[in-house]
Amino acid sequence: MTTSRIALVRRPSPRLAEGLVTHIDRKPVDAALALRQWEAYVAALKTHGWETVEADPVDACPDGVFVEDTMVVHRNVALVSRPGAESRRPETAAAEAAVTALGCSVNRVREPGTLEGGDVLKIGDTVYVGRGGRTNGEGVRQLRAAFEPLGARVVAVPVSKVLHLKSAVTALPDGTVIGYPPLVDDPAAFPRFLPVPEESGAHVVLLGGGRLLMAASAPRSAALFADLGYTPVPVDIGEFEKMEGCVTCLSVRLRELYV
Ligand SMILES: NC(=O)NCCC[C@H](N)C(=O)O
Repeated sequence: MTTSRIALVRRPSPRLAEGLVTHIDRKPVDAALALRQWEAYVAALKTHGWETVEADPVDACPDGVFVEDTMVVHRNVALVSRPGAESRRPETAAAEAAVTALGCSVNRVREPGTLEGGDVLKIGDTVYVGRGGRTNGEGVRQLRAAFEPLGARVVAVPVSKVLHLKSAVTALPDGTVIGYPPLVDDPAAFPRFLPVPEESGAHVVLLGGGRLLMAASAPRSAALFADLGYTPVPVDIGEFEKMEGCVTCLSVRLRELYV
């Protein structure tokens, strides 16, 4: 297996403030501050050894910066999503072009399936998929059809309290699933579950070497992870949090590309 550290990102639309909000109240968003926060997020990835590749901007789509939702990547195969939110469907084409240029094999979710990448949490070869507001049963079936032949085990779990599965839970490098209990439908769905004290403390991007990219808004969760021997790398993504985004959804990590 080849390892790669490439992160697909997409710069925010000037129309970010018009993006979707579902489970939280709409707040004013400062587009200029959002751009600076995005640049700092990209810089943090680079500082920690990741090559970043930009998908072409889709400025007409306010939510385009949340590029994780456009696909799920397992090994070197990208399953391009069909977002449950119709306004987000035009986001996928440029993201697909970017990963095709990187050498990914591409598969696509087809109608009537819907699936968004934020609903998919991979832990080793186990692929958890949230069945919720944006991903339907047919999307789950197509995810299974795409990845089970590659050795993945797809486990569907309910998501009703937040936008996406990864708004509720992500995982530490040892596979422990972390979540803020009031927002997790069923902690027992996961073999090891660690409660964290803040909503945004449930979102980590594994940078490698025990370093965890996470939101600056979760200092108590960061302290908990540091106490467990990890190294939190905080970034301020406040403008994206107002749009129901989190640290995971601002990039697609390509870890097993044949480069
Ligand atoms: N994976 C993610 O957490 N994506 C965040 C998407 C937020 C965007 N405002 C949306 O509602 O689609």
